[in-house]
Parts: sequence; structure tokens; C-alpha cells
Amino acid sequence: MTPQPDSHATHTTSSEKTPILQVEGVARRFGGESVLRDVALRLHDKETLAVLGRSGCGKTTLLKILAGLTELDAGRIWLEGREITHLPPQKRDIVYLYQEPLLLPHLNLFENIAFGLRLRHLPQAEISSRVTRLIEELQLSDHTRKMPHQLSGGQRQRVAFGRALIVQPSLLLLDEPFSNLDVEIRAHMQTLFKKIAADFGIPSLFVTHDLKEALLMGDRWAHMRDGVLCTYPNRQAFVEDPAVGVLREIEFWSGLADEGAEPR
Ligand SMILES: Nc1ncnc2c1ncn2[C@@H]1O[C@H](COP(=O)(O)OP(=O)(O)OP(=O)(O)O)[C@@H](O)[C@H]1O
Repeated sequence: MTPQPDSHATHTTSSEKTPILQVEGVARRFGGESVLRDVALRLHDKETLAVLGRSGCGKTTLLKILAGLTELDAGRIWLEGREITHLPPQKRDIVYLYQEPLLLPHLNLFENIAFGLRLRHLPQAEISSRVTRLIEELQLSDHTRKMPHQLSGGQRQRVAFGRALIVQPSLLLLDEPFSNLDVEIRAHMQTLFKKIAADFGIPSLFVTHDLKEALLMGDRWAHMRDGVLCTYPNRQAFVEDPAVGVLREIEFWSGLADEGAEPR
């Protein structure tokens, strides 16, 4: 099946529902470089769209445009039916999680997660119960009083994740959030993310250059190359697109296995 940019794939069943996030014709240039070209996508409630792409293909630029941190040259963005194309970041109800977790250095783990609720002046009892429950889900209960500098990289990333989830934003943007973690912790975080994302049901865009991570994290998939975003109706279509590279990966691993099997 030939993948289509999402603007041409509006007849799929999932696109018939009202999307939470709708992006049309987004373009951005930096100097002479066309970094995003006519990007379109639709994201529905509770979905995680995994966006796979090589370094430099424009993934972060897309997330920054969605978050309102970078201006676009053309295109429009709607979130929950409201146009947000030119709204400032703080009015978008979007949380953007980077590779490097951003924590408040002078607050302990509990207070870092509670921060967004305190800003909203929620009653203390409610803050306490919501934060404690989330800390349990994040498997951080043994560390609640620790300061950020006393936490490991994986723990810090879980706290950042907790800070994002507790305020229940309309959209979560995840920019290679686990790429600084070692393989084992990364696998643990992927499983934990999947579970908690499902519990909270917050729609998210998960950007990664790691094919396996894209397959694991997404329940919809897109591939970005040279600023062009292709979305796929299902996992099979994603896997079968030669540009995505699944077959190359399989050939690589089976080549290694064959080498290992040769008699000495
Ligand atoms: N502020 C900027 N000024 C000039 N060029 C920029 C700017 N921001 C990004 N670019 C260029 O846009 C292109 C896409 O960058 P972007 O950070 O979006 O890629 P990416 O896919 O997220 O890469 P990576 O996976 O390495 O983070 C790159 O060639 C980059 O040099």
C-alpha cells in the first residue's frame, strides 16, 4: 500500500471522527532550508501518534510549532476544535517533554509533581491524594522527599512525566524522552509510559528516531523524511513501507544470525 500524506487520507474511518488535534499545510523554512513541507495530521482522543524520522528531518521543529515555541510560515492548527495557530504557548494547554527532563531544582520530587496543581489553587487534600497516587503509578514512592539532583536520569524523566500528566493537558508532546537513558531503563520507561498513557488517555505525539520504540509506543504511526510527513492507516501499512526500514532491520539481524550460525 502506498502511504499518503494525511491531507490525502481523510477518507479513512478514523479521520471521520472529530480529531483532538488537526494540522493542515504546516510549512517552515530556516534560511534556504525547507524544514517542514505541507505537514498535515489528525490525532484522536486517547491516541499516541508515533512519529519516526532520522536526525534532522524536522521532528523537533514540528513539535515546537505545535507547542507555540517556533513560528510557522504557513498552515493552521486546531486543538479540541479551537484554532491555536498563533496562540502563545501558555494558552495552548499543551505540555512538551524534552529529552532532558526539566525539573524545578529547589523543589523535592513531590512538590515538583504537585506544582501545576498548586498553581491552580486546588485544595491541599486533593493535591495530596492525586500526587501520591501518581507517584505510586510512576514507581517513585521511595523517593518523594529527594531533590532533583539526588535522582537518577530515569527517575528524573519519570518526575517530568508526572509533572506533565498531573495537569491533564489536552495534548502531550514527547521529544525522544527516553533517548538519554540506558537500554534497560529505557525499556522499563517505555512499558511504564504505555500503561500510564492508557490510564490517563491523554492524546500524545511521540517523536523518535528508533524504529522499535516507534512500534512499541504508538497506536498510530507516521514517518517523516526531509520535512514531509506520511501517516499510515494502521501498523501493517507503516511496517510495509520500504522507506520506514523495517525490512532493512530484519535483514540486518537475520544476516548477523546467519553469520553466527556458520561452521568455524
Ligand atoms: N532555529 C533554527 N535555525 C536554523 N535552522 C534550524 C533551526 N532549528 C532547526 N533547524 C534546522 O532544521 C532541521 C530540522 O531540525 P529538527 O531539530 O527539527 O530535526 P529533528 O528531526 O528533530 O532532529 P534530531 O532527531 O537530531 O533532534 C535541521 O537541519 C536543523 O539544522
